[in-house]
Amino acid sequence: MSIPRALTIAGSAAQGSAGIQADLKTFQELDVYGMSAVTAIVANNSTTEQGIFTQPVQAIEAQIHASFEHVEPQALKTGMLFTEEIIDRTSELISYYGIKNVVVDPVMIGKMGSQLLLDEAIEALTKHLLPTATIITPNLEEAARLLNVSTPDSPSAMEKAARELHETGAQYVLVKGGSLKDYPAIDILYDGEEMIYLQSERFPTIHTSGAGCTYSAAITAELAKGKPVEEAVRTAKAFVTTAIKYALNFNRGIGSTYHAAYRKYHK
Ligand SMILES: Nc1ncnc2c1ncn2[C@@H]1O[C@H](COP(=O)(O)OP(=O)(O)O)[C@@H](O)[C@H]1O
Ligand SMILES: Cc1ncc(COP(=O)(O)OP(=O)(O)O)c(N)n1
Repeated sequence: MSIPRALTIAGSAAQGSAGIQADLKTFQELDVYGMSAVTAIVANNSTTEQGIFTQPVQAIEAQIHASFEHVEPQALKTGMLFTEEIIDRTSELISYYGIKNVVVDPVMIGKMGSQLLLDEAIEALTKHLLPTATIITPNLEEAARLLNVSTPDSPSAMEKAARELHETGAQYVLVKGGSLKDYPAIDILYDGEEMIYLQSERFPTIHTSGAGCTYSAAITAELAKGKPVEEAVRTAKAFVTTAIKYALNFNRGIGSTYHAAYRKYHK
């Protein structure tokens, strides 16, 4: 028996809501075989700060080789990459293996407050990784930092950011409007020609940790199945919306999106 296979190159979020934990849970929920290359171990959450431990570049490379040479993913995503060196080596290996479906989530600062990308690494992300991407999935703050402009504060500002980010060489840009509090949960997908709006009700919850990772992992899973980009994003939007609707509250700080919710409750 054979099933679609996907790789995440990302950080480990010990508290379980984000990073490779969110990615692998999402792959599993969407019936995709998940693999991981761990770039860093993050032991912070919204109530404690115990540290960020990056992995040596050789260890990250070895994991990527192991994934490609043994099982070979049909799609991959990147999440927390933290340093310029990790970004550059990851970009080189994406080109070396010639993989077609590449989802870049330009993770910078987690909702729990951890800095997950060094400021001096933003340029490498823009110049070396984004041009390899089938789709990039910045939130509003990340879009602003990538473009060195102020944070988009309306759908028309999101459209402008999407247009400018498309110039980096990514085939599709998905600007996520989760932090646009006065609007429904609007995201904009741009392919260089058309602006496609994806919208859902905004749920009154703070427990959305890992929403971005879950969303980009669901897109990756659908691309691994061979789905076209717009269809993959629409399924992923439904997946993350349901995961937020049924978010988990652990009664301490910010809780998690619920990765099993789509399977259990989505009609
Ligand atoms: N309160 C909410 N209710 C419904 N959807 C939301 C809510 N907050 C965020 N989203 C959606 O979750 C997804 C992730 O968005 P966002 O939170 O902006 O990303 P990130 O986790 O990277 O900061 C997007 O589809 C966004 O529209
Ligand atoms: C290890 C690790 N990677 C990424 C994130 C950020 O996750 P994301 O889903 O983009 O955003 P939050 O909703 O969690 O802020 C993380 N926290 N940890």
